Amino acid sequence: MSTATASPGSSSSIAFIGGGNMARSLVGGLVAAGVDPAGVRIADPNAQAREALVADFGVQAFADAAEAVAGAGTWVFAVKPQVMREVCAGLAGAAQAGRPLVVSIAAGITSAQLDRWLGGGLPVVRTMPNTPALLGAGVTGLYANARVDDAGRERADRLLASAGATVWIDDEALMDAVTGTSGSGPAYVFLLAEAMEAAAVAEGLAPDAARTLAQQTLLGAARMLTESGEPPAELRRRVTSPNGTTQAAIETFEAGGFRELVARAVHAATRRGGELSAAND
Ligand SMILES: NC(=O)C1=CN([C@@H]2O[C@H](COP(=O)(O)OP(=O)(O)OC[C@H]3O[C@@H](n4cnc5c(N)ncnc54)[C@H](O)[C@@H]3O)[C@@H](O)[C@H]2O)C=CC1
Ligand SMILES: O=C(O)[C@@H]1CCC=N1
Repeated sequence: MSTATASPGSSSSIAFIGGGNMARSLVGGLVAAGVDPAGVRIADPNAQAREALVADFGVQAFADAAEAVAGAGTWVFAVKPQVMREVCAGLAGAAQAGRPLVVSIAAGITSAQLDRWLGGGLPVVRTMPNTPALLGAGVTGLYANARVDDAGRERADRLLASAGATVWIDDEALMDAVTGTSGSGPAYVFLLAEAMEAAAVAEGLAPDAARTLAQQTLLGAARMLTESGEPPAELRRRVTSPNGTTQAAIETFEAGGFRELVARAVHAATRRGGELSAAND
């Protein structure tokens, strides 16, 4: 959607069903990327959320999802997995009439479920973005069902690329692992930040100093990871002087089962994705 000048109702306009945290991040990315906000139509029952989206981005907002999707060529489903079935059922007639490209960002919910709930036979792209999308620094995994053609893939890719990097996944069964890795992943880093800050305070540092030290360390390390072209193990090796301070810390992490704990956490999130699919079918 790089510099689209979509007018409301034209097939190049985009409808968001759900205008919460993630939709807000994606809409911010689209508008920053040059998409005409007049062609972005958002449905949300929450009046405050609607007003904020209109004020902040100049998009159109509707209480009624059917009004938001009218004439839109791409429908982005951004409601919670728990209400997805009901929301889709309410739009099935319009979906069958309009044959939009369906894009979902919901955890767990499969492309087959979305297609079935919307009446069947539709091109569906199941995606999993993450909250750094707000800064254009997100990453999104995408899976397309067999009905999505090259133009549909391109449209979905452009939509999510305004939020950061995109990674296409061929096997939909792996989308729950994407959720467990990058969808939920920012929270793992925030937990590490909390733990580092608390540990620094416990060692006697002032809270504001502890926060700055932890935050800048994570920022600097993340930039080295993405900008140096070096694998993480090599970057770690360069910090770790023989018998030095880092070695003492890393040995403590390893003895405590850090890697296994991360693997268990990612697995729990991955498994929860499957449960969300089954529980809301
Ligand atoms: N928060 C995150 O880090 C990520 C969330 N997701 C997925 O994004 C989806 C939305 O999550 P959030 O934005 O975090 O939740 P949220 O609660 O901030 O947003 C959901 C929005 O849907 C609205 N809504 C409820 N019923 C509706 C209806 N019938 N029609 C239209 N809108 C309706 C709510 O008023 C709310 O504003 C979920 O499916 C989640 O799995 C995906 C990737 C990351
Ligand atoms: O916690 C969740 O279910 C959503 C999906 C990925 C991030 N947040």
